[in-house]
Amino acid sequence: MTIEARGVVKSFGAFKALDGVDLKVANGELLALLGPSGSGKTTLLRIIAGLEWPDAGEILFDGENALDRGARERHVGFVFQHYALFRHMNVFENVAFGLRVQPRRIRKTEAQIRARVKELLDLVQLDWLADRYPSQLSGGQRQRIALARALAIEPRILLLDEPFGALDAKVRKELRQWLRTLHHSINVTSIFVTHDQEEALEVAHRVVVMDKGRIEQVGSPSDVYDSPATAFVHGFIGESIMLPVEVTGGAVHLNGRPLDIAVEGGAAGASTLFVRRHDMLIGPADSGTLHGAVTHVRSFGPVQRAEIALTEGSTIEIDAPRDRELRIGDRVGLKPRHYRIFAGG
Ligand SMILES: Nc1ncnc2c1ncn2[C@@H]1O[C@H](COP(=O)(O)OP(=O)(O)OP(=O)(O)O)[C@@H](O)[C@H]1O
Repeated sequence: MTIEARGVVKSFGAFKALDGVDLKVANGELLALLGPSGSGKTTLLRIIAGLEWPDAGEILFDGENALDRGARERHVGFVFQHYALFRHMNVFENVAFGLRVQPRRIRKTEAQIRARVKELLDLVQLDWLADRYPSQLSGGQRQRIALARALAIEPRILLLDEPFGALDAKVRKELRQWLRTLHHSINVTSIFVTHDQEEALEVAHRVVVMDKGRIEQVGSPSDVYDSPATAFVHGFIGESIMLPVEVTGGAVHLNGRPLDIAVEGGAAGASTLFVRRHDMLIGPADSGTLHGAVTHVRSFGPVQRAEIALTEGSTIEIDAPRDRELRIGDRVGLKPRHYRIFAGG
């Protein structure tokens, strides 16, 4: 099923939570809504689910108006961060619940329900937990059961709101991979909300980056990481160095000094130079176009992260390979390998 949002606006009192959102989700796609807290992700998800109504705009499922249908009629499956399973029911009954409360005319027989629950528990690879109660499960297992429960009614759309938000980093990582594989096998159009960029970039086919109730960019993980469309996206995704620059007379200036880099992106006047930490190349003091001294170094894994006080005034952090160990006090020259310049300070 395809999903389309057209000009969706939603205010809570004087506060605009969604400020004209247009979005198309393809059939079978796995889409991430990514953005800082309060950017409107959950509100958009709840409007698609039928738990909230917009002040203006349309929501279309397969090209048909969905707003005149309530949550139940939209055949949507949900998983929330704290989607409490029924504590007094075992895993099997939790998953069976949605099937048992279906209207009589479409309700399955007991044998069909049992077969379906077994199939779902197999799908989430937890069939061996069928007799346990929620309190006897780990957080990750609970979320997988919550997903099995959401899938029981064969939803046409799956909506996940920070499904792994409450879990520790290691379990989150495992579940990311698991969700991707699971989605591949069920192929239901799915949207998940996250504020964790790694989660969005690793799991989703496309990422929607939101800020202040607006969509800043929609694209593949490599689009939003390698070609951020706005200063916000560059600053939010990946780790970036941001330097306040002035673009005048066809040159980029930092604190009044021209830099040996080309003007990019049509910026003029007060602008910001964005460079990924690993794209700032480091060399001897007489090389490069920015200069400074190392003030702090931390080494881990394949990189060393160095803090450098620039003679041009700012302090930046860069990630350098460990082939040449940096030491506090080293004087260095720097040059960005890739960079973007966006208008505005
Ligand atoms: N029922 C409500 N009444 C008043 N304000 C609300 C309501 N629901 C959401 N908001 C406000 O709308 C804004 C967007 O909220 P939303 O939950 O959509 O953001 P979010 O991007 O999902 O954030 P988070 O990552 O923190 O969940 C927030 O500032 C929030 O306080």
